[in-house]
Amino acid sequence: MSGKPNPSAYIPASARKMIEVKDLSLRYGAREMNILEHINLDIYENDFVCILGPSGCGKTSLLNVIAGFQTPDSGEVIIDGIRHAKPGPDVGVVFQQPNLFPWLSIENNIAFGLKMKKMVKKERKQFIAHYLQLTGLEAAAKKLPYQLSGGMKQRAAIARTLATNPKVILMDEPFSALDALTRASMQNHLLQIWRKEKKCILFITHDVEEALLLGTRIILMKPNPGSLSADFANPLFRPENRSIEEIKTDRDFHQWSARLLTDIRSFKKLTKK
Ligand SMILES: Nc1ncnc2c1ncn2[C@@H]1O[C@H](COP(=O)(O)OP(=O)(O)OP(=O)(O)O)[C@@H](O)[C@H]1O
Repeated sequence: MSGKPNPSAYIPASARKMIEVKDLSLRYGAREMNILEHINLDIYENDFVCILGPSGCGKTSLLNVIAGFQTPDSGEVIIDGIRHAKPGPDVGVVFQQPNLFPWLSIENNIAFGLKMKKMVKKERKQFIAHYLQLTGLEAAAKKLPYQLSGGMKQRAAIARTLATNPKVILMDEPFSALDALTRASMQNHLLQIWRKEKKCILFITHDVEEALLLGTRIILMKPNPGSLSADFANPLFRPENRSIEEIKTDRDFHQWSARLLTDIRSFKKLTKK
């Protein structure tokens, strides 16, 4: 990275590694260049890591490998000390589209994963009530997904993922299909949820402001080949509860946004035409 201000190194709040990515490389088909090349990454308990990079740099590919959807050409992923090579309950994923079961009510969408885990009915009801409350969806419990707004559907998808208590949650641009106001409200919701539940979250975005508003730590990715370019403590993160509106009034917010945007733009030059 170039110019000022300088970011500081990330110091994890916990020593427990929840996601370890070891020397990961990936190519699709017969492509000459790796899509991901020698990626090494440790993500800790309570981390909220935003991976930021231009379109096509390999963010989704990295998430797919960590989730176990895609097998890397070399390297491995370890989740809480155990090798992770295929999708499973330890890793929850929230996609850009909510992917709810359209024929099930919101509470039954949340119940689905709990039934799969063979949770007894009484406990299931408590979990559903807790996560409906956490995501502000109590009044929508009996509704079908088509009766909800885009933001509510995405909150339901987050509730469904949280309820199954995965060790880590991967989020792939979950708010990018939402309008600006809904997106801001969802960012506040997610910040509050993270502060209450302190889950390990890996959040992918190409929006510099979103990374500065949400993350405890920001990792920049660059394309061709997809690799990590910088990894630092989010300079705007504070332990106390701040809304995204308050973070935006931070005197350094615009300076940092401009700085990161300059970096991302410089990476775009690396993108193949
Ligand atoms: N299944 C696939 N087969 C071949 N190439 C692929 C496949 N999926 C992705 N790619 C290529 O891999 C590169 C990285 O794609 P990826 O979707 O991981 O990037 P990204 O950073 O998430 O982009 P965006 O922000 O636009 O979603 C791109 O050049 C893309 O065209």
